[in-house]
Amino acid sequence: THSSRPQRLLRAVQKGAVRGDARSVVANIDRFCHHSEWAMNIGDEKGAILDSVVSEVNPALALELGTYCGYSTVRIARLLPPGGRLITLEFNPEYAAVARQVIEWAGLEDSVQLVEGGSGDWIPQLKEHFGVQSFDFVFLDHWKERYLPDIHLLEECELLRKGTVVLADNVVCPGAPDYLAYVRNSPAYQSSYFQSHLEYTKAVDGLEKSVYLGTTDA
Ligand SMILES: O=C(c1ccccc1)c1ccc(O)c(O)c1[N+](=O)[O-]
Ligand SMILES: [Mg+2]
Repeated sequence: THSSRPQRLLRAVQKGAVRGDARSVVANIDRFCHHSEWAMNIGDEKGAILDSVVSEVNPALALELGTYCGYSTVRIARLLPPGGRLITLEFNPEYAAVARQVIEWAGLEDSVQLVEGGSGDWIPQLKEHFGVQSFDFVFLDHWKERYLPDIHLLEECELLRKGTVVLADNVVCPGAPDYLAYVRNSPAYQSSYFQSHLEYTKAVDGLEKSVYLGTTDA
């Protein structure tokens, strides 16, 4: 039986990274993806933009949609303030199993809650299950056609507050055109674009940062 790409990525972390050292976990995944196999982590170039936005927001409570192998989970969690928490949702059980081990290798399991299941099912349950009021920071990196329905769901469930920062990966490649049109035209968001490249390639891609301004009704 052959291993999967996420399992080979995990083995590269366990072989090359220092336990408890989040920076070395990130560096070893990037090395694996640059030199062995491409994988759909946000990567080093867009990851630096993610880091700067997370550091600026300094979120006490963050949400990530689309964990995959836990690369951006580790990048975000290592920058949280003391007591800060990150909830990350992953639909694919095999990805979730690998991500748990990557997050543990980085020593960040105490500040990360990985939830297995679909974002459409779980977003309406976050308040009652995790005692969440609203998120300070949201990172969208799951199936691109879920970006728009899930931002609407987050609004409807009142999980965003005035000033919540929503950062979306891959708005150019593979692309999320309906999501982009929404956040760029809605009066409820102040949106800005950070041009970059698709992870580990020369293809153009970018991140969209959208600050939620709240609704107009009283
Ligand atoms: O959709 C893909 C994709 C499509 C086709 C083949 C491989 C990946 C993808 C590509 C780059 C990403 O950063 C990313 O987050 C994703 N994704 O699946 O969420
Ligand atoms: Mg992505």
